Amino acid sequence: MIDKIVLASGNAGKLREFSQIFSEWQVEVLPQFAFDVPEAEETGLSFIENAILKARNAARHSGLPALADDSGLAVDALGGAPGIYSARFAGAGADDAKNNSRLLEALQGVDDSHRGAAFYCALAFVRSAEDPVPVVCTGSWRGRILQAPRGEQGFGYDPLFWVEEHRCSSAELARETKNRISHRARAMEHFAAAWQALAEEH
Ligand SMILES: O=P(O)(O)OP(=O)(O)OP(=O)(O)OC[C@H]1O[C@@H](n2cnc3c(O)ncnc32)[C@H](O)[C@@H]1O
Ligand SMILES: [Mg+2]
Repeated sequence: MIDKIVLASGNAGKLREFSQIFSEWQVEVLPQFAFDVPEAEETGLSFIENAILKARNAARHSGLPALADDSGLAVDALGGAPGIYSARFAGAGADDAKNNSRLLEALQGVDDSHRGAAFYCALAFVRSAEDPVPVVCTGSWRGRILQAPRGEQGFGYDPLFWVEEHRCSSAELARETKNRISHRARAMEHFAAAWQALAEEH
């Protein structure tokens, strides 16, 4: 029975959302910083490859089963950029504010009808660092990039991500609403279905 896992992320926003989502699960979820897990090199060419790399890294350094999330924003008018480079869109020393400014700059003059975008999330779960059959679940979330940021909640690109069905930005959504409809929520729904079988493995 798996009753403790490590979350292979250094992103405080993700850790917050995962702890909210996992709060109803019967499993203890520990952040990787509790085991001094060094940041993994994200050398994959896809969200899935990077998620597997991060999960194996955390499992190796913690000795626990590990769940990792590699996610990002793909903007139609930028040919899907920043994609897997979303965390470093503004280059070295990038942070959420710099990444958002870089995104607004890159979309300068692009009208609302051409600012479509989607968030992607790939989750990878490994029972151990060498697990030959990682469990991989993905989710996506379509929206539109605003001309100016709105809202204080969430993290990353949330202030620029317009959610048509709620007529607000992702940073204006209530946390429980975002945790029901986001790319991460959708990937976690698939993971929840796989978890039943996983948790019962001896
Ligand atoms: O790799 P870890 O340690 O998990 O942390 P990270 O922030 O580097 O995470 P990624 O490599 O997966 O990059 C994700 C990027 O996409 C952004 N992002 C991911 N999910 C998001 C969400 O739900 N809302 C807003 N931005 C998000 C986030 O801000 C990062 O810039
Ligand atoms: Mg990262």
